[in-house]
Amino acid sequence: MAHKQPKPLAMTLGDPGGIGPELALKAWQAYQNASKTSAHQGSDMLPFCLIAPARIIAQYADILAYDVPLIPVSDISQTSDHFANGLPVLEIADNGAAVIPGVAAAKTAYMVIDSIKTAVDLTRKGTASAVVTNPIQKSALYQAGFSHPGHTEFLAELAGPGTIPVMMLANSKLRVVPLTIHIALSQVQSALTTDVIVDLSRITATALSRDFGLVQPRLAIAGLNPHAGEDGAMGHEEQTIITPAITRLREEGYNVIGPLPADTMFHEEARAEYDVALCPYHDQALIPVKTLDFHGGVNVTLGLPFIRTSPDHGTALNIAGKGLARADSLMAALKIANQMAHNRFGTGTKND
Ligand SMILES: NC(=O)C1=CN([C@@H]2O[C@H](COP(=O)(O)OP(=O)(O)OC[C@H]3O[C@@H](n4cnc5c(N)ncnc54)[C@H](O)[C@@H]3O)[C@@H](O)[C@H]2O)C=CC1
Ligand SMILES: NCC(=O)COP(=O)(O)O
Repeated sequence: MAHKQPKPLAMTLGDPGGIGPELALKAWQAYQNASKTSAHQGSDMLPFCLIAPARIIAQYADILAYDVPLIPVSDISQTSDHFANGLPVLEIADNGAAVIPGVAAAKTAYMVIDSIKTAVDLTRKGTASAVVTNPIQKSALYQAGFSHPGHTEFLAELAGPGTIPVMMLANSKLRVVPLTIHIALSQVQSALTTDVIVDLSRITATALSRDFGLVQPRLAIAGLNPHAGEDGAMGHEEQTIITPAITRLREEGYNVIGPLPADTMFHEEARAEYDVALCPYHDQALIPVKTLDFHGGVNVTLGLPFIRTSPDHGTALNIAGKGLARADSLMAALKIANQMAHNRFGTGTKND
Protein backbone atom coordinates (compact mmCIF):
# COMPACT_ATOMS: atom_id res chain seq x y z
CA MET A 1 0.00 0.00 0.00
CA ALA A 2 1.34 3.47 -0.92
CA HIS A 3 2.36 5.53 2.13
CA LYS A 4 0.47 8.82 2.28
CA GLN A 5 2.55 11.97 2.66
CA PRO A 6 2.00 13.42 6.17
CA LYS A 7 0.90 17.04 6.15
CA PRO A 8 2.70 19.66 8.25
CA LEU A 9 1.25 21.73 11.08
CA ALA A 10 0.32 25.35 10.28
CA MET A 11 1.62 27.68 13.01
CA THR A 12 0.30 31.22 13.27
CA LEU A 13 2.21 34.41 14.03
CA GLY A 14 0.29 35.48 17.14
CA ASP A 15 0.85 39.05 18.29
CA PRO A 16 4.22 40.08 16.84
CA GLY A 17 4.90 42.23 19.92
CA GLY A 18 4.50 39.18 22.16
CA ILE A 19 6.51 36.01 22.65
CA GLY A 20 5.08 34.07 19.68
CA PRO A 21 7.93 34.71 17.21
CA GLU A 22 10.53 33.83 19.85
CA LEU A 23 8.67 30.64 20.74
CA ALA A 24 8.48 29.59 17.09
CA LEU A 25 12.25 29.98 16.77
CA LYS A 26 12.80 28.07 20.00
CA ALA A 27 10.41 25.30 18.96
CA TRP A 28 12.30 24.81 15.70
CA GLN A 29 15.58 24.62 17.66
CA ALA A 30 14.01 22.09 20.05
CA TYR A 31 12.93 19.88 17.11
CA GLN A 32 16.46 19.99 15.71
CA ASN A 33 18.01 19.12 19.06
CA ALA A 34 15.54 16.28 19.56
CA SER A 35 16.20 14.90 16.10
CA LYS A 36 19.86 14.47 17.06
CA THR A 37 19.07 12.28 20.07
CA SER A 38 18.56 8.57 19.61
CA ALA A 39 15.25 8.76 21.53
CA HIS A 40 13.74 10.89 18.78
CA GLN A 41 14.94 8.88 15.81
CA GLY A 42 12.05 7.40 13.90
CA SER A 43 9.67 9.83 15.62
CA ASP A 44 6.54 10.71 13.70
CA MET A 45 6.37 14.34 14.89
CA LEU A 46 5.03 16.43 12.03
CA PRO A 47 7.13 19.43 10.97
CA PHE A 48 5.57 22.88 11.20
CA CYS A 49 5.47 25.94 8.97
CA LEU A 50 5.18 29.45 10.39
CA ILE A 51 2.68 31.66 8.60
CA ALA A 52 4.06 35.16 8.99
CA PRO A 53 5.95 38.01 7.39
CA ALA A 54 9.51 36.70 7.37
CA ARG A 55 10.94 40.13 8.23
CA ILE A 56 9.28 39.98 11.68
CA ILE A 57 10.71 36.57 12.43
CA ALA A 58 14.10 37.69 11.14
CA GLN A 59 13.91 40.73 13.45
CA TYR A 60 13.50 38.43 16.48
CA ALA A 61 16.19 35.98 15.35
CA ASP A 62 18.47 38.99 15.06
CA ILE A 63 17.59 40.55 18.44
CA LEU A 64 17.98 37.21 20.18
CA ALA A 65 21.03 36.16 18.13
CA TYR A 66 19.44 32.79 17.40
CA ASP A 67 21.08 30.80 14.66
CA VAL A 68 17.87 29.74 12.94
CA PRO A 69 17.87 29.90 9.14
CA LEU A 70 14.50 31.05 7.82
CA ILE A 71 13.38 29.26 4.68
CA PRO A 72 10.74 31.04 2.62
CA VAL A 73 8.24 28.57 1.16
CA SER A 74 5.68 29.46 -1.47
CA ASP A 75 3.52 26.47 -0.58
CA ILE A 76 3.12 24.78 2.80
CA SER A 77 3.64 21.41 1.11
CA GLN A 78 7.35 22.32 0.83
CA THR A 79 7.69 22.28 4.65
CA SER A 80 8.86 18.67 5.02
CA ASP A 81 11.56 19.10 2.38
CA HIS A 82 13.13 22.07 4.17
CA PHE A 83 12.42 21.62 7.87
CA ALA A 84 15.75 19.97 8.68
CA ASN A 85 17.60 22.97 7.25
CA GLY A 86 15.67 25.88 8.69
CA LEU A 87 12.33 27.20 9.87
CA PRO A 88 9.91 27.24 6.92
CA VAL A 89 8.02 30.54 6.70
CA LEU A 90 5.01 30.99 4.46
CA GLU A 91 4.83 34.71 3.70
CA ILE A 92 1.58 36.61 4.19
CA ALA A 93 0.71 40.16 3.18
CA ASP A 94 2.91 42.53 5.17
CA ASN A 95 1.63 46.06 5.76
CA GLY A 96 5.07 47.06 7.01
CA ALA A 97 3.86 48.04 10.50
CA ALA A 98 6.73 48.44 12.93
CA VAL A 99 7.09 45.71 15.50
CA ILE A 100 8.44 46.56 18.94
CA PRO A 101 8.98 43.61 21.28
CA GLY A 102 6.77 44.05 24.32
CA VAL A 103 4.31 46.35 22.57
CA ALA A 104 1.06 45.11 21.09
CA ALA A 105 -0.16 47.49 18.41
CA ALA A 106 -3.44 47.70 16.53
CA LYS A 107 -1.44 48.38 13.34
CA THR A 108 -0.21 44.78 13.27
CA ALA A 109 -3.69 43.31 13.75
CA TYR A 110 -4.18 42.80 10.02
CA MET A 111 -1.21 40.41 9.86
CA VAL A 112 -2.25 38.60 13.04
CA ILE A 113 -5.70 37.91 11.64
CA ASP A 114 -4.48 37.06 8.15
CA SER A 115 -2.11 34.46 9.61
CA ILE A 116 -4.98 32.77 11.44
CA LYS A 117 -7.23 32.81 8.38
CA THR A 118 -4.49 31.39 6.18
CA ALA A 119 -3.69 28.60 8.64
CA VAL A 120 -7.36 27.65 8.85
CA ASP A 121 -7.74 27.73 5.10
CA LEU A 122 -4.72 25.47 4.56
CA THR A 123 -5.93 23.04 7.19
CA ARG A 124 -9.46 22.89 5.84
CA LYS A 125 -8.08 22.24 2.36
CA GLY A 126 -6.09 19.35 3.76
CA THR A 127 -2.66 20.74 2.94
CA ALA A 128 -1.93 21.13 6.67
CA SER A 129 -2.84 18.67 9.42
CA ALA A 130 -3.72 21.18 12.12
CA VAL A 131 -3.65 24.82 13.17
CA VAL A 132 -1.31 25.67 16.06
CA THR A 133 -1.84 29.24 17.18
CA ASN A 134 0.54 31.60 18.94
CA PRO A 135 -1.00 33.94 21.50
CA ILE A 136 -2.83 37.08 20.45
CA GLN A 137 -3.15 40.29 22.44
CA LYS A 138 -6.90 40.56 22.45
CA SER A 139 -7.01 44.23 23.45
CA ALA A 140 -4.87 45.26 20.44
CA LEU A 141 -7.12 43.34 18.07
CA TYR A 142 -10.23 44.93 19.59
CA GLN A 143 -8.72 48.38 18.96
CA ALA A 144 -8.39 47.39 15.31
CA GLY A 145 -12.06 46.41 15.18
CA PHE A 146 -11.76 42.64 15.70
CA SER A 147 -15.18 41.65 16.94
CA HIS A 148 -14.48 38.20 18.40
CA PRO A 149 -13.53 37.71 22.05
CA GLY A 150 -10.66 35.38 21.12
CA HIS A 151 -9.41 32.69 18.74
CA THR A 152 -12.02 30.22 19.89
CA GLU A 153 -14.97 32.28 18.73
CA PHE A 154 -13.19 33.50 15.57
CA LEU A 155 -12.31 29.95 14.55
CA ALA A 156 -15.92 28.93 15.03
CA GLU A 157 -17.00 31.68 12.67
CA LEU A 158 -14.42 30.61 10.10
CA ALA A 159 -15.67 27.03 10.45
CA GLY A 160 -19.16 28.08 9.46
CA PRO A 161 -22.71 28.44 10.79
CA GLY A 162 -23.82 26.07 13.50
CA THR A 163 -20.31 25.42 14.82
CA ILE A 164 -20.23 25.21 18.60
CA PRO A 165 -16.64 25.71 19.76
CA VAL A 166 -15.53 24.13 23.01
CA MET A 167 -12.41 25.38 24.78
CA MET A 168 -10.50 22.60 26.51
CA LEU A 169 -7.29 23.17 28.43
CA ALA A 170 -5.21 20.14 29.23
CA ASN A 171 -1.96 19.15 30.86
CA SER A 172 -0.72 15.85 32.26
CA LYS A 173 -2.71 16.35 35.48
CA LEU A 174 -6.06 17.78 34.42
CA ARG A 175 -8.39 18.55 31.53
CA VAL A 176 -10.94 21.36 31.91
CA VAL A 177 -13.70 22.87 29.79
CA PRO A 178 -15.20 26.26 30.68
CA LEU A 179 -18.91 26.08 29.82
CA THR A 180 -18.98 29.83 29.25
CA ILE A 181 -15.85 31.48 27.90
CA HIS A 182 -14.96 35.12 27.37
CA ILE A 183 -17.86 36.86 29.06
CA ALA A 184 -18.18 38.97 32.18
CA LEU A 185 -18.95 37.10 35.37
CA SER A 186 -22.22 39.00 35.61
CA GLN A 187 -23.35 37.37 32.34
CA VAL A 188 -22.54 33.79 33.33
CA GLN A 189 -25.82 33.10 35.06
CA SER A 190 -27.89 33.86 31.96
CA ALA A 191 -25.48 32.17 29.54
CA LEU A 192 -25.40 28.91 31.46
CA THR A 193 -28.38 26.88 30.30
CA THR A 194 -29.22 23.20 30.40
CA ASP A 195 -28.94 23.03 26.60
CA VAL A 196 -25.49 24.64 26.65
CA ILE A 197 -24.24 22.14 29.22
CA VAL A 198 -25.67 19.19 27.27
CA ASP A 199 -24.28 20.39 23.92
CA LEU A 200 -20.79 21.13 25.23
CA SER A 201 -20.66 17.86 27.18
CA ARG A 202 -21.57 15.84 24.10
CA ILE A 203 -18.92 17.60 21.98
CA THR A 204 -16.32 17.09 24.71
CA ALA A 205 -17.09 13.39 25.12
CA THR A 206 -17.03 12.79 21.36
CA ALA A 207 -13.69 14.56 20.98
CA LEU A 208 -12.11 12.73 23.89
CA SER A 209 -13.09 9.43 22.28
CA ARG A 210 -12.11 10.31 18.72
CA ASP A 211 -8.98 12.37 19.23
CA PHE A 212 -7.67 11.29 22.63
CA GLY A 213 -8.49 7.57 22.65
CA LEU A 214 -10.77 7.52 25.72
CA VAL A 215 -13.41 4.85 25.13
CA GLN A 216 -16.00 6.06 27.65
CA PRO A 217 -14.84 9.49 28.89
CA ARG A 218 -15.78 10.33 32.48
CA LEU A 219 -17.19 13.87 32.73
CA ALA A 220 -17.42 15.85 35.99
CA ILE A 221 -19.57 18.97 36.04
CA ALA A 222 -18.87 21.64 38.62
CA GLY A 223 -21.52 23.60 40.46
CA LEU A 224 -21.80 27.34 39.98
CA ASN A 225 -22.31 28.36 43.58
CA PRO A 226 -20.33 27.73 46.77
CA HIS A 227 -20.73 24.09 47.89
CA ALA A 228 -22.66 23.43 44.68
CA GLY A 229 -25.51 25.47 46.11
CA GLU A 230 -25.78 23.59 49.44
CA ASP A 231 -29.16 22.12 48.48
CA GLY A 232 -30.45 25.46 47.27
CA ALA A 233 -29.43 27.50 50.30
CA MET A 234 -26.63 29.23 48.34
CA GLY A 235 -28.14 29.36 44.88
CA HIS A 236 -30.50 27.36 42.69
CA GLU A 237 -28.64 26.92 39.40
CA GLU A 238 -27.45 23.45 40.41
CA GLN A 239 -31.03 22.27 40.87
CA THR A 240 -32.67 24.12 38.00
CA ILE A 241 -29.97 24.07 35.29
CA ILE A 242 -27.04 21.72 35.98
CA THR A 243 -28.76 18.65 37.44
CA PRO A 244 -31.32 18.48 34.60
CA ALA A 245 -28.41 18.55 32.13
CA ILE A 246 -26.68 15.73 33.96
CA THR A 247 -29.90 13.70 33.95
CA ARG A 248 -30.29 14.15 30.18
CA LEU A 249 -26.68 13.24 29.53
CA ARG A 250 -26.95 10.07 31.64
CA GLU A 251 -30.12 9.08 29.80
CA GLU A 252 -28.11 9.39 26.58
CA GLY A 253 -25.48 7.04 28.00
CA TYR A 254 -22.75 9.49 28.99
CA ASN A 255 -20.69 8.87 32.11
CA VAL A 256 -21.23 12.06 34.13
CA ILE A 257 -20.89 13.06 37.77
CA GLY A 258 -21.92 16.32 39.44
CA PRO A 259 -22.74 18.99 40.21
CA LEU A 260 -19.55 18.90 42.26
CA PRO A 261 -18.46 21.67 44.65
CA ALA A 262 -15.73 23.42 42.64
CA ASP A 263 -13.48 23.98 45.63
CA THR A 264 -13.03 20.29 46.37
CA MET A 265 -12.96 18.68 42.92
CA PHE A 266 -9.40 19.50 41.87
CA HIS A 267 -7.21 17.82 44.50
CA GLU A 268 -5.32 14.74 43.41
CA GLU A 269 -7.71 12.03 44.62
CA ALA A 270 -10.74 13.91 43.26
CA ARG A 271 -9.12 14.28 39.84
CA ALA A 272 -8.68 10.51 39.63
CA GLU A 273 -12.47 10.16 39.41
CA TYR A 274 -12.89 11.90 36.04
CA ASP A 275 -11.22 12.59 32.69
CA VAL A 276 -12.44 16.15 32.21
CA ALA A 277 -13.97 18.80 34.45
CA LEU A 278 -16.61 21.07 32.92
CA CYS A 279 -16.99 24.33 34.81
CA PRO A 280 -19.62 27.06 34.55
CA TYR A 281 -17.17 29.92 34.05
CA HIS A 282 -13.71 30.67 32.64
CA ASP A 283 -11.64 31.21 35.77
CA GLN A 284 -13.20 28.29 37.64
CA ALA A 285 -11.76 26.02 34.94
CA LEU A 286 -8.52 27.79 34.07
CA ILE A 287 -7.18 28.60 37.53
CA PRO A 288 -6.70 24.94 38.56
CA VAL A 289 -5.23 23.80 35.24
CA LYS A 290 -2.79 26.70 34.97
CA THR A 291 -1.82 26.38 38.63
CA LEU A 292 -1.14 22.66 38.39
CA ASP A 293 1.13 23.00 35.34
CA PHE A 294 1.31 26.38 33.62
CA HIS A 295 4.16 25.52 31.26
CA GLY A 296 2.80 22.12 30.23
CA GLY A 297 -0.72 23.32 29.44
CA VAL A 298 -2.36 23.25 26.02
CA ASN A 299 -5.53 24.90 24.80
CA VAL A 300 -7.48 22.75 22.33
CA THR A 301 -10.61 23.91 20.53
CA LEU A 302 -13.05 21.02 20.24
CA GLY A 303 -16.10 21.01 17.99
CA LEU A 304 -14.36 22.45 14.92
CA PRO A 305 -14.08 20.65 11.57
CA PHE A 306 -10.29 20.93 11.90
CA ILE A 307 -7.72 20.55 14.67
CA ARG A 308 -6.56 23.61 16.60
CA THR A 309 -4.19 23.70 19.54
CA SER A 310 -2.38 26.54 21.28
CA PRO A 311 -0.17 27.19 24.31
CA ASP A 312 -2.23 27.89 27.43
CA HIS A 313 -0.44 31.17 28.14
CA GLY A 314 -0.80 34.61 26.61
CA THR A 315 1.48 37.08 24.86
CA ALA A 316 3.70 37.72 27.91
CA LEU A 317 4.59 41.22 26.70
CA ASN A 318 6.66 41.79 29.84
CA ILE A 319 9.31 39.32 28.64
CA ALA A 320 8.97 39.54 24.83
CA GLY A 321 12.23 39.77 22.90
CA LYS A 322 14.35 39.07 25.99
CA GLY A 323 15.03 35.39 25.40
CA LEU A 324 13.24 34.47 28.66
CA ALA A 325 10.11 32.85 27.25
CA ARG A 326 9.72 29.11 27.76
CA ALA A 327 8.57 27.18 24.72
CA ASP A 328 7.31 24.17 26.70
CA SER A 329 3.64 25.01 26.26
CA LEU A 330 4.01 25.62 22.51
CA MET A 331 5.94 22.35 22.24
CA ALA A 332 3.12 20.60 24.11
CA ALA A 333 0.61 22.21 21.72
CA LEU A 334 2.58 20.89 18.73
CA LYS A 335 2.74 17.45 20.31
CA ILE A 336 -1.00 17.28 21.00
CA ALA A 337 -1.83 18.55 17.50
CA ASN A 338 0.42 15.82 16.17
CA GLN A 339 -1.25 13.12 18.28
CA MET A 340 -4.73 14.33 17.35
CA ALA A 341 -3.83 14.34 13.66
CA HIS A 342 -2.51 10.82 13.84
CA ASN A 343 -5.54 9.60 15.81
CA ARG A 344 -7.88 11.25 13.33
CA PHE A 345 -6.21 10.68 9.98
CA GLY A 346 -3.50 8.10 10.49
CA THR A 347 -0.93 9.94 8.42
CA GLY A 348 -2.26 13.50 8.66
CA THR A 349 -4.08 13.76 5.36
CA LYS A 350 -7.21 15.62 4.30
CA ASN A 351 -9.35 16.33 7.30
CA ASP A 352 -12.65 17.97 6.66
N1 LIG B 1 -4.50 31.75 23.10
C1 LIG B 1 -4.30 33.05 23.23
O1 LIG B 1 -4.17 33.75 22.23
C2 LIG B 1 -4.22 33.66 24.58
C3 LIG B 1 -4.08 35.02 24.67
N2 LIG B 1 -4.03 35.62 25.91
C4 LIG B 1 -3.86 37.08 25.89
O2 LIG B 1 -2.53 37.38 26.30
C5 LIG B 1 -2.53 38.68 26.86
C6 LIG B 1 -1.73 38.69 28.15
O3 LIG B 1 -2.38 37.86 29.10
P1 LIG B 1 -1.88 37.60 30.58
O4 LIG B 1 -3.08 37.37 31.39
O5 LIG B 1 -0.91 38.66 30.99
O6 LIG B 1 -1.14 36.20 30.56
P2 LIG B 1 0.25 35.73 30.03
O7 LIG B 1 0.17 34.25 29.98
O8 LIG B 1 0.64 36.42 28.80
O9 LIG B 1 1.32 36.14 31.16
C7 LIG B 1 1.15 35.81 32.52
C8 LIG B 1 2.53 35.70 33.20
O10 LIG B 1 3.15 34.47 32.79
C9 LIG B 1 4.40 34.73 32.15
N3 LIG B 1 4.50 33.85 30.99
C10 LIG B 1 3.53 33.60 30.08
N4 LIG B 1 3.97 32.76 29.15
C11 LIG B 1 5.25 32.47 29.46
C12 LIG B 1 6.24 31.65 28.86
N5 LIG B 1 6.01 30.93 27.75
N6 LIG B 1 7.46 31.59 29.45
C13 LIG B 1 7.71 32.27 30.56
N7 LIG B 1 6.80 33.07 31.19
C14 LIG B 1 5.59 33.17 30.63
C15 LIG B 1 4.34 36.20 31.72
O11 LIG B 1 5.63 36.75 31.60
C16 LIG B 1 3.50 36.81 32.81
O12 LIG B 1 4.31 37.11 33.92
C17 LIG B 1 -4.00 39.11 26.99
O13 LIG B 1 -4.34 39.93 25.92
C18 LIG B 1 -4.75 37.79 26.86
O14 LIG B 1 -6.03 37.96 26.35
C19 LIG B 1 -4.08 34.92 27.07
C20 LIG B 1 -4.22 33.55 27.01
C21 LIG B 1 -4.29 32.82 25.77
N1 LIG C 1 -7.87 32.19 28.71
C1 LIG C 1 -7.79 31.39 27.57
C2 LIG C 1 -7.77 32.23 26.39
O1 LIG C 1 -7.91 33.42 26.47
C3 LIG C 1 -7.59 31.56 25.11
O2 LIG C 1 -8.34 32.22 24.21
P1 LIG C 1 -8.39 31.87 22.67
O3 LIG C 1 -7.76 33.04 22.01
O4 LIG C 1 -7.67 30.60 22.45
O5 LIG C 1 -9.84 31.77 22.39
